[in-house]
Amino acid sequence: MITCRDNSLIRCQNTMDKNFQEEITQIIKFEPPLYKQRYQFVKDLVEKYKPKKVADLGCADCSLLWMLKFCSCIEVLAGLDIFLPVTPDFSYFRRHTLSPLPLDYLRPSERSLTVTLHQGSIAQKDPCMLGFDLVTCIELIEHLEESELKKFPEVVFGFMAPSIVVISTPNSEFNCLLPGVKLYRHPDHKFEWSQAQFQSWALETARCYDYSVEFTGVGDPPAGMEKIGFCTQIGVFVRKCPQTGESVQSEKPTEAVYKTVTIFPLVINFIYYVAVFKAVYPSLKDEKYLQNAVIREVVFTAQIIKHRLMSKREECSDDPERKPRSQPSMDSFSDYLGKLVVEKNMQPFVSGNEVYVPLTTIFSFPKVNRLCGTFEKLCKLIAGKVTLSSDGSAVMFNIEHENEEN
Ligand SMILES: C[S@@+](CC[C@H](N)C(=O)[O-])C[C@H]1O[C@@H](n2cnc3c(N)ncnc32)[C@H](O)[C@@H]1O
Ligand SMILES: [Mg+2]
Repeated sequence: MITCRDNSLIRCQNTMDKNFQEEITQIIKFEPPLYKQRYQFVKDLVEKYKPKKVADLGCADCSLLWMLKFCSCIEVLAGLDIFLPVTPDFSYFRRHTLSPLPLDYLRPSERSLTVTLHQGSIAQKDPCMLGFDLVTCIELIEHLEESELKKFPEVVFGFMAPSIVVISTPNSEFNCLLPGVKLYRHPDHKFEWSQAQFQSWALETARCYDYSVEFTGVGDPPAGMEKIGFCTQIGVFVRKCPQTGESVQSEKPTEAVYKTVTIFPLVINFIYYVAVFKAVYPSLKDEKYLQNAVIREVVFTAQIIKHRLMSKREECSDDPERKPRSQPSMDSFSDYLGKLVVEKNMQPFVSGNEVYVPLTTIFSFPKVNRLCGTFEKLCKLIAGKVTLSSDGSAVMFNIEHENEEN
């Protein structure tokens, strides 16, 4: 039994035999599973280069896209596949999770995010695939027909020309360690390359289109068998000369060739076999969501300031028996707010049955400040939505009923 560097487990009939590789009858099990290691590799790449626009070619059931939607740097995610499965199986649900969830509406993100799926072949150029920073081709190329593979470099590196391309494909040298693999790992594979074959293709492609390429992989070989290489070989291509998204787009007008039936995501699978899916996530960059978030934050902040003010008044009241009321969960935060108010000398005040919390006070709190940017914007966003004093300078609460309760 051999444990690989990544904890994969290999059982061998005879580990001491000199024809070691051939004698292996083994179960090789990667932990985490190999596909997860590939996705993690892409995720790490995203964390490193922080691309805003990412396209996944050969996206299949969209698992990688789903994982990438949580990377906060990404604003545009696109998937392309020649065949988007349309059965009510897990692929449907996976793809469905590309839609925004209720929580995304409750707490819109500061970034914008659009997710789009296209059905078509990577052998064809389509303008919807222009302007990406990172293009991922995970276990795609070995599924391409010879004619498609020939066109692939021109479409991906010549036409799409992203800053980074990551390509993964099986390393055929590792197959001798995999149980039951005769010719290829999967019946749909049109070829599987050795390390030398992949590297020679990748170096030639990089040279033609002015990219540099580095080789790595996931799925470590067992100790002592490092020459075999990774189970999945990976090439990371980085474009040598920078090119702006705009210049790419303007230089390359092409007609749309991918299917473009745009329909509501829920209906997509059962009515239309072929469709483009598009989900625009709620974002604070959209004025409508920003306004809701600002109103919520302003009212919340003003409520806490008011609560603190009222507690202070109770503490100072003549009744020595009376203990200040406290709301444990809010206390530390309300103390913090209270200190800020005092420091900034912008005290709320009570007049009759009304409490006034100056907008300048509310604006001085980090979250409100960050959301609005300017005081003018704060005033604009809450105008007509929050009850203000007659001169519009303070949030006003009527405490008549609260006084009655006391
Ligand atoms: C092994 S799957 C890749 C799965 C996915 N990238 C992952 O890592 O989980 C290969 C995918 O490539 C797609 N494919 C095959 N030929 C294609 C082509 N010419 N253009 C676009 N996609 C293609 C297949 O439909 C399939 O979904
Ligand atoms: Mg494959």
